[in-house]
Amino acid sequence: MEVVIVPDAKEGGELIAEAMAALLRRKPDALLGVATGSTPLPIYEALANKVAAGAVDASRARICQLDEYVGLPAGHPESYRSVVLREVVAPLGLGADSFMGPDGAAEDLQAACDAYDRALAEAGGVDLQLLGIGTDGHIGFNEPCSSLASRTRIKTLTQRTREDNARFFDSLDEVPHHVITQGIGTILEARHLVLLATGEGKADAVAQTVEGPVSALVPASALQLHPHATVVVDEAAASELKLADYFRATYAAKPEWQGL
Ligand SMILES: N[C@@H]1[C@@H](O)[C@H](O)[C@@H](COP(=O)(O)O)O[C@@H]1O
Repeated sequence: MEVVIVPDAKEGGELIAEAMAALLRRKPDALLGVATGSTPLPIYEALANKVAAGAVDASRARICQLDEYVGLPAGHPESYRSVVLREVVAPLGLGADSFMGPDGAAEDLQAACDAYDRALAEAGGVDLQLLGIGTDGHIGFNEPCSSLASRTRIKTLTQRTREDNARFFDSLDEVPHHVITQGIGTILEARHLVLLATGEGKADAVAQTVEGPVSALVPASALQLHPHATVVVDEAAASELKLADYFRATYAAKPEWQGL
């Protein structure tokens, strides 16, 4: 696992957007797994700026979703499908046909989960999966005690996650209890995992993810099992890392050609 400490969220976004651009230059039709929440927004902005400036051609990129609420009416502005179309797909100049995600409104939800896992595999697998982290250490919507081998499935949100996400809705009551999420086993199949965490509120979850034991209690700690995982944190989110100085020195000495 590589840990990169950046001064702030904007620099983290720029660094990750450049890694995505480099991937698209090597593989123009790369399948990019994207995350929702506030944290990755600087990444999407930086990548869209690169596309607008002609620094990278994203016209053949494919975008896939990490997770989804269950039961929101089709087209609800806070469904993750709507969010990804609005924040990622449209700014990159892509159409909805470049996008895939699980169907949170399906009648048979488990069948929709299985179909999504199959679709990801048939698409050749995810090349780079962006991740945020919940204050309780969740990735996607894999809440604490999710199986580290889990596949895409239905989960029930913790009260803490519902409260964290209530800011996107008119009230806490409107935050769904149920979600579909790529499983931890599904996420671990992506070729490169890139987690961005910013702000003091994530410091404890980041420390447990990077320096704690691999544990279902902290789902993000499963990144320790992945051969190519990058954790990008700002100073505030890095504030509880015991090895922060080592991570800084390692990154400062990193050969430029290596990329993330
Ligand atoms: N399902 C999403 C996660 O993918 C995201 O990482 C998390 C943190 O969001 P934020 O970046 O807004 O803190 O929120 C939700 O729970």
